[in-house]
Amino acid sequence: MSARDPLLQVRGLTHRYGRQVGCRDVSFDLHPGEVLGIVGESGSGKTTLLKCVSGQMQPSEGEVAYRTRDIGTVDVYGMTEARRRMLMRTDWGIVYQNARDGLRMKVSAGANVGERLMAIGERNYGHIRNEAVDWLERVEMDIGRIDDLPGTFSGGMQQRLQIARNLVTKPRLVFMDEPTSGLDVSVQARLLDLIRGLVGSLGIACVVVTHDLGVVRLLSHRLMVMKGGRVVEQGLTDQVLDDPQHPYTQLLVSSILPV
Ligand SMILES: Nc1ncnc2c1ncn2[C@@H]1O[C@H](COP(=O)(O)OP(=O)(O)OP(=O)(O)O)[C@@H](O)[C@H]1O
Repeated sequence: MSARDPLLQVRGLTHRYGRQVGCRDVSFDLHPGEVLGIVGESGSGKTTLLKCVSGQMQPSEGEVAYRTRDIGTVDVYGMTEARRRMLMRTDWGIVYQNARDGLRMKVSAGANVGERLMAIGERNYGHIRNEAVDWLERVEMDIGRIDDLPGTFSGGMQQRLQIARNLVTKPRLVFMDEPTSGLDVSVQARLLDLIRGLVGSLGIACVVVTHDLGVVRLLSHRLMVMKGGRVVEQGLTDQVLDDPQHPYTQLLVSSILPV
């Protein structure tokens, strides 16, 4: 096992909802520190793929393998549910489009960050509080509001809080589902800058699903374009966006398609 081995290996992933295909025969590798963007119109299979890859939904076919810190590469759906949950808590993060899906709305901002540390065994209250303060500062939130409930924050601030909650445990892999959609354009731009800065400086690998080509242009090193559940094109982000080869990607890039 070397540092150059992929962190995540996805092979032949297919998921069906009854007779409806969500995604079909998707394979890719993700290396440490690499950001992979997944784009496509509504219904193209992005969310299905993200859920299957991130341990949230067992695919109908295919494999997801992850290189752990301690015991080498593991089959994500071959391990016990408890072990998978532990992996998701300790080494992975998931940033949802709707911050409410990723936050606990009935506990304070500080507790939202701190409880993730407690979930991985941290017991020192002073340390937990200090880490929460540090992370709220890193996502540029007002420390004076550490005891406020998430619901009292704006949508953009809730997303920042969700990011702090995810990153406090120093995950090596973070999945993001439309992290900036639904926010005002100026709020989106600041949030994207923040995500890019944190992901880059911490060297976190990411899979980012979005319908917004501006998001992948800014965040991702590599890009996969999906249509009808299949990957129709993939490559370096700039290459795919500047010189798209597949007719669907060409339409997407020229903004003819409503994505
Ligand atoms: N729970 C479900 N039951 C049945 N079919 C589903 C279900 N979820 C998704 N699908 C179907 O699977 C296909 C892929 O959907 P998916 O939500 O993964 O696409 P998407 O690209 O994420 O779309 P969006 O951007 O609108 O979320 C679509 O045809 C969709 O109708």
